[in-house]
Amino acid sequence: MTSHLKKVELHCHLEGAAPPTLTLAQARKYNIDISPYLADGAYVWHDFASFLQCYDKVSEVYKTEEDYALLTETYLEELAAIGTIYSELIVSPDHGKRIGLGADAYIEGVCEGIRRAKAKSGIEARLIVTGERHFGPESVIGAAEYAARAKNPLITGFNLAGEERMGRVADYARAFDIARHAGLGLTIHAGEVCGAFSVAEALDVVRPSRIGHGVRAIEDMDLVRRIADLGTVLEVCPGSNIALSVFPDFASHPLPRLKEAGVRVTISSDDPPFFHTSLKREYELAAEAFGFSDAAIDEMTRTGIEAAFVDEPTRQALFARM
Ligand SMILES: Nc1ncnc2[nH]cnc12
Ligand SMILES: [Zn+2]
Repeated sequence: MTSHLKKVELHCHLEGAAPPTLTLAQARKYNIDISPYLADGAYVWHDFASFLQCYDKVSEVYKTEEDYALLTETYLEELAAIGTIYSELIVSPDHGKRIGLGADAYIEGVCEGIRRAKAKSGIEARLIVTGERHFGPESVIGAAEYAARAKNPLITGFNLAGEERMGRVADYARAFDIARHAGLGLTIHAGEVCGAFSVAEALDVVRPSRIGHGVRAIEDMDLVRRIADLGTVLEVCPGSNIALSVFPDFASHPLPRLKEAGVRVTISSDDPPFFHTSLKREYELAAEAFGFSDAAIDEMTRTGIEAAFVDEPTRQALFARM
């Protein structure tokens, strides 16, 4: 039971949090056949590549500013209802462009959803703009330029997601330089689909304060020690890792070993309904599958606040709510 614990989430892709019922209603509204990707109330995919394809197709049924406001408000209210005080949502302004809505209207819809949720429940939220590796380095640079130019106080971070097997981190270094120069917090998906080398590369080339997943660092204990020494925070998403077969089961998942080795770890849900999970379930797994005490779970939540891409007064206000 973790319902009494305050919660924080640093790693959730906005469209990846779309409830299947809402996606179905949206598809019907726009007369889109979503049946190859959504059947019997569940998203349909079978490996990482087909998951990314399903994700992109599901995203296409959210088309207007109001659609994005509703999606954002719906997810944040779900989080607030389980005691979540802070959420960072990974968003892709490029996607707004691709669907013809435009990046500004896409972000404005998401920001409206954040304002509505905050007014209802007090949940605090920020946005991490992401580039998608499978759309190539130029598109990722475009995303970084957008985030840097936006000067939107809710956009506080920059990420690199998508097909980890495409290109090397160095191909995307310029995008991270742009984001760093704009004062954005940096995080990067690594060590999820690819092995420890991808985490080492992210540290060598970008040196972000956080890594998305990073769990395959466990394949190289020297690297684990380096992560612990640097104080790099891992955004660990156990349910996602099991659903994508990064590890066969929770017993072999490295979260406890990473924590034991002194790595600063946090827990998140990634793309919850795609992976049959939720932040609520991730906290319950922490207690039940991994055997963490309430104190150990609180420690991970506090690490999340320490690593959050927020200004200091907001960080202190979040600590005060713990
Ligand atoms: N788990 C994940 N890894 C990489 N890119 C993603 N985009 C959405 N979910 C993702
Ligand atoms: Zn992710």
